[in-house]
Amino acid sequence: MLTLSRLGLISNLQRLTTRTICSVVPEPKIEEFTVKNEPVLSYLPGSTERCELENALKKMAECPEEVPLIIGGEKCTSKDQRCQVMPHNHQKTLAKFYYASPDQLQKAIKCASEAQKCWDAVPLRERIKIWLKAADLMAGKYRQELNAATMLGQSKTAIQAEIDSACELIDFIRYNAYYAKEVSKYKPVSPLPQQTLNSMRYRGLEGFVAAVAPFNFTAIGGNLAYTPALMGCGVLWKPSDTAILSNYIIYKIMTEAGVPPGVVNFVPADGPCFGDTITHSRDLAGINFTGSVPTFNRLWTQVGKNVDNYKNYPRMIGECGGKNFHLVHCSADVETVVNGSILSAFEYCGQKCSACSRMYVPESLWCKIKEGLIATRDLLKVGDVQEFDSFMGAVIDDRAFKRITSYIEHAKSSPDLEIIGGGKYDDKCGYFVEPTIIVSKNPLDKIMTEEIFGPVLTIHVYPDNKIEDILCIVDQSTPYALTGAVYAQDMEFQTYAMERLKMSTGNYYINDKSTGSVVAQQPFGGSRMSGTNDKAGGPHYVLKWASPQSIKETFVPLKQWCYPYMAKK
Ligand SMILES: NC(=O)c1ccc[n+]([C@@H]2O[C@H](COP(=O)([O-])OP(=O)(O)OC[C@H]3O[C@@H](n4cnc5c(N)ncnc54)[C@H](O)[C@@H]3O)[C@@H](O)[C@H]2O)c1
Ligand SMILES: N[C@@H](CCC=O)C(=O)O
Repeated sequence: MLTLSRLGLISNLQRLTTRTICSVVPEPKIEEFTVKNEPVLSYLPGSTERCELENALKKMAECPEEVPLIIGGEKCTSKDQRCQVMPHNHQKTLAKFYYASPDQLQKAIKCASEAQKCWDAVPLRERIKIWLKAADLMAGKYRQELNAATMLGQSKTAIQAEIDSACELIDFIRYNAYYAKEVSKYKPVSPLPQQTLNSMRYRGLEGFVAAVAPFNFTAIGGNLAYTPALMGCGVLWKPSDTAILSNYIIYKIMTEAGVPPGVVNFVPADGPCFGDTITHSRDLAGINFTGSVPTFNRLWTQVGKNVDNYKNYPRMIGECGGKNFHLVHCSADVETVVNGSILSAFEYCGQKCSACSRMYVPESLWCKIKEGLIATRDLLKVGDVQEFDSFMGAVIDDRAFKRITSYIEHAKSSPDLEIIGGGKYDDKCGYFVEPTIIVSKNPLDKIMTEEIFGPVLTIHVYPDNKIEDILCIVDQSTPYALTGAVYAQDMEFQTYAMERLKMSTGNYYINDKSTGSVVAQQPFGGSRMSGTNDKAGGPHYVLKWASPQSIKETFVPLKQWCYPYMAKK
């Protein structure tokens, strides 16, 4: 066409029309679809889902599964074999797996970076189809396998597994596909489209993305690895040692749905060895991390030190720890406070990054709240998660057990602290810690300012007229800003507190517990030292894993170089 027009063989109008149609930039043409949050199943006795889950648990507990490394789509092993045990019965091995060696990690980097180029050429609509198919597999055929692996490997109760390894995972996969589709609708302004057409295309990041996952949410592992992949990136996925099997099942499902070999490489590894290897690679395009502050700080520092050697500036997402609060005002509804605080502090043994671990209660309500908390706490059964009446299982491993119990011992020996419920622990069979409630005279005691990540709730009781001081302590006494809840029926106070605590959390709750965010309903992430606040489960997250390219395509020949005011008459 260009040749024809240069030769002046078609009229001006024809040329413009034809050239618009002949734009080299293809329209994305993605089918419209909407998605909804996956319903949470109830697991009532006798229900189909309960039977299926019990069968899956029985089968999985029988013999350990061997989990290979997967590099470039090929299964392999290494000399360094490890075991994933059941935290509530640590003599029982759930899975055997291998640590990738530095050479294997280098190979994975090469595979991911190579695969990225071809994968990025696959139209987004095709990638979306794979994601939607995978979500259906997770919601149906593999739901109970995912849940059983999460229950046995990460010691979650049935309902905690269901909201994580079924619903949240499925929601991440479906909603990210939906958000990717929505993003691709954006068209830059083209005031005269027949002369100049502006467009935008989203490329995956050149090189590879390292997805480093925590133990506590199966869904987070899947989201960390597969959102960059959805957007056209090549990935090295390092799951947590204590969430290997559930994460491997996600890998298998995504592969069955159609993710080609090499796009995501499943590489369990020693943490520091993995961190050192990826941060030294010239091809590092991004780190998608969720875990503790010290680990993210180490990765960030290493990236900073190596910054001159990268091909691109690596994208850094890190969702980290918290010291989440429940602030109770004298106008609060006591029953809501008690139930919300018990659930937030003790569900999944307080091992949600959003779990409430510091609470501030006014003197005028303390008597009733104390009574409610102690009575409810006494009802919580701690035990094997295969017993459906257990409210809590065990904490994840011996390291967590030592850390959590050291805070309980600190409470026992400190004159400022009083344990009013729980306080016992036992690791003979599993890493069991009782849900523990402590009262602290000192709102700045380390138990009220450091992340414990276990079933320990500490309460400071304040004089009702000192609410202003307490707001200041809530905001300033920790380096974190992840989640927090304010309980008050006085709406004037709620409005005031919301402004006063504007920077204290990434997720803020009013008369509701600080845990339990739902994908697309409460996009999740914290600020300050709680992370980069990129809001997993929200519409902007997918864009972190794309490198947009602006394209300006001009259809009319440029006939002169001089400015209009220079033109000779
Ligand atoms: N903000 C959030 O969204 C969110 C969500 C879940 C968990 N968390 C936080 O995660 C923490 C608990 O998870 P965890 O115990 O798995 O955290 P962690 O920091 O111990 O481990 C996270 C991952 O990093 C790996 N790792 C360890 N050292 C490394 C290194 N030097 N280089 C690279 N990788 C390394 C681990 O093997 C694991 O895969 C808590 O602090 C919790 O608050 C935050
Ligand atoms: N999104 C989860 C927490 C994830 C971190 O562990 C919640 O809101 O409770």
